[in-house]
Amino acid sequence: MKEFSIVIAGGGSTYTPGIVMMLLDNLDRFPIRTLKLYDNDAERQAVLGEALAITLKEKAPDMEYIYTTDPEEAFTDVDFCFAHIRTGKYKMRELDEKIPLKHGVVGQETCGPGGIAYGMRSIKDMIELIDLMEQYSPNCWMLNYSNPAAIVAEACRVLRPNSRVLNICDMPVGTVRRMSQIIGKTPQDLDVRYFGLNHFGWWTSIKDKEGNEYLPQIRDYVEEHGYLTQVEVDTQHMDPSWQETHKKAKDLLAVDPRFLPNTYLKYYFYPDYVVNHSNPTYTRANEVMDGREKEVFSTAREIIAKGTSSGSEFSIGSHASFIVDLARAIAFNTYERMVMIVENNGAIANFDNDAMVEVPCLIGSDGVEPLNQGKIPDFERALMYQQVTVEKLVVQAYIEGSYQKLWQALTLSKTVPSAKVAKEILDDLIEANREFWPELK
Ligand SMILES: NC(=O)c1ccc[n+]([C@@H]2O[C@H](COP(=O)([O-])OP(=O)(O)OC[C@H]3O[C@@H](n4cnc5c(N)ncnc54)[C@H](O)[C@@H]3O)[C@@H](O)[C@H]2O)c1
Ligand SMILES: O=P(O)(O)OC[C@H]1O[C@H](O[C@H]2[C@H](O)[C@@H](O)[C@@H](O)O[C@@H]2CO)[C@H](O)[C@@H](O)[C@@H]1O
Ligand SMILES: [Mn+2]
Repeated sequence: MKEFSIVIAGGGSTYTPGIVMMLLDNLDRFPIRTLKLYDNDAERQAVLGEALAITLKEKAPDMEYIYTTDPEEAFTDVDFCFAHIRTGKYKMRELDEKIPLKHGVVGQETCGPGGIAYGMRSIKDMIELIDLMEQYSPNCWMLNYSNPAAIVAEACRVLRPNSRVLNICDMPVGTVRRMSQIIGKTPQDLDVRYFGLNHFGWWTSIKDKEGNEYLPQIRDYVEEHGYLTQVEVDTQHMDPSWQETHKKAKDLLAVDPRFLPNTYLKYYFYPDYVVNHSNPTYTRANEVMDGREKEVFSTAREIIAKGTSSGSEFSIGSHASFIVDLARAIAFNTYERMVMIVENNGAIANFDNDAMVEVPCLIGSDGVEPLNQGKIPDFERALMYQQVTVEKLVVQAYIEGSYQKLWQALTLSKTVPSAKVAKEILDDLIEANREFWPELK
């Protein structure tokens, strides 16, 4: 079998060790000859980079491995770039969440004003990564799951329409895993129909390979428990805020019981509830910094101190095996069916062709083929149109350096109550993001 060369952009990410362990666990399906980590923060990456060097020497001594901050070294001779960068890191995520809350508005990483601020920061870095990839390895594919994926995907559509970039989110993967637990199956047993935008969608069918429909059975469960299941496979989802989010899905379902909702709709359907249940001085960013980030970096330091990974191994990010499924689909033309973020072009029949939507697709060596999801009802269509327009306005505001358009984007967000509040939040966000955003006029 062919062996592949991979660069992970955002090498210092809390997800990097889990993904590397997952790759090691999947070498029989997806052989790797070279693995590189790339980050623009040398100090942060070096901690994970060194610990992974020790781990890989023990577990895959033949695999070539480096970690680097040099773009040429990172992007030369690579087949795949797995991208999970966070422009501004957790310090800025914390502000994305806390600034809107100060104004009584949802403070969230990818939804509402927080997602808009993060989007404005991410576009430049993502485009730079794509350009580096194309400069040094023109045939390389980027599998991007850097957030805010909806805005990043729209920016790629507008600014780099012909680049080999596939945008994917793990939320549909994670939720289908929960659904499979509810009905006593595995995700591999199921094919779904789904429509929406990233972090803004609905499942319309969950079938097994014999064509049996499970949506009614899952709905009965979600009506009572949301997506809370007895089996927890990833530790961060034991955190109180994620438990609460999965439980809240029952109230999302109540709004339109025909379809099974993406949990992120909570921020749009129940913003008042979200604000009332948020602590403006301790948000999800704090929970992650005190939890996942500490845990991953302290494991890395332990491995370095001991000089061996034995006894303090990183855990396998088994949920991230969708990345291998996606890379294999491209590499071996498997026509894997996965929910992806793609340009609509008729996949949702009564929605704009040029909207970046989230739908099931077949993936082969030529890229992604979206599957037709038919027409969608007015309620969901109207919500999606409002939200996709927010995303488009953010990208336009970035390109044109337009204060007006960013104010419109914030005003249009369903999470923001008025143009006045939108302006107040915008002015605070501009102040906080001076280092990252283009100047707005
Ligand atoms: N789409 C999904 O489903 C999904 C799931 C999980 C995480 N994510 C995303 O993955 C990313 C990483 O998350 P995290 O919590 O581990 O964050 P993190 O802050 O731990 O890691 C991000 C890393 O990116 C680096 N970075 C920032 N700008 C860079 C650039 N221009 N070039 C190279 N490296 C750069 C940072 O230095 C940092 O080490 C985030 O964007 C997060 O939202 C997406
Ligand atoms: O608050 P965080 O940093 O813990 O998570 C934010 C991310 O949440 C989603 O990803 C989940 C995913 O839904 C779940 O199945 C599992 O794989 O863990 C992921 C990380 O917690 C979301 O899709 C991402 O875009 C967010 O970055
Ligand atoms: Mn996501």
